[in-house]
Amino acid sequence: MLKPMSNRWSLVIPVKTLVAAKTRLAAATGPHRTRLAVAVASDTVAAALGCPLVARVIVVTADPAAAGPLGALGADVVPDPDRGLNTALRTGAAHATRLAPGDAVGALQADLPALRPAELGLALAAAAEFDQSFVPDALDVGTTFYGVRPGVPFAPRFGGESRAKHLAGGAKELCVPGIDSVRRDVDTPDDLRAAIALGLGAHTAAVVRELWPDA
Ligand SMILES: Nc1nc2c(ncn2[C@@H]2O[C@H](COP(=O)(O)OP(=O)(O)OP(=O)(O)O)[C@@H](O)[C@H]2O)c(=O)[nH]1
Ligand SMILES: C=C(OP(=O)(O)O)C(=O)O
Repeated sequence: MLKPMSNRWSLVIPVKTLVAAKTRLAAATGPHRTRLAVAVASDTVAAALGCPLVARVIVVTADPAAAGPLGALGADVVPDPDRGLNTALRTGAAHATRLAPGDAVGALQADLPALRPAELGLALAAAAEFDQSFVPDALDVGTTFYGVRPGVPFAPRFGGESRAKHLAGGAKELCVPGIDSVRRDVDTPDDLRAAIALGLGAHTAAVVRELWPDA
């Protein structure tokens, strides 16, 4: 197998308009749902930027209340054309390719509040070995990362049971040990408990402490 030409990545992180975000956590979070969504995205972006293989993070969002804090962390923010998740990702990827055509391009879910830069680095190092690859979520149903080598068409198939869709699209499933934090996306209260057990980033930890002092 050919060795990768480059292992520098542009990562695209999509952030839904906050009023529509994290609805499966609505009952648990009440009026604090959007604050938690921003905190979770902030920890994801901060950890991604802390990974030495990540040259840049491109956040795609239509929401100024997400764009402000995520831009302040160092993400490049691109407006969301509002035609769904995969269109948002393709828009971010096109921006990435214009900025750095020689870098690999990945899509990373915004809801990884326990993400560790070193674990993301393990996933990206594995991804660099394949034209097209992905990391399944902790339940082996969805996807938390999808990426392509430089010059390979970027064809994300997120949404619903996306693990099967990415396999059907020919992407290599990355079975890398020690990357639990990359696979632990948070949609439900059970997911949040699992992320707490892994260790939350500082933004999410602060909101969780305030909402559930005994958690
Ligand atoms: N920019 C952008 N991001 C999106 C869009 N739809 C979903 N996302 C993001 O994609 C990831 C997965 O989103 P979902 O699981 O569909 O939505 P969620 O807000 O996390 O949770 P629910 O409301 O409970 O479904 C999260 O990072 C979202 O912010 C979209 O249309 N545009
Ligand atoms: C959109 C997806 O994730 P979620 O579980 O956050 O809905 C997905 O896994 O493709």
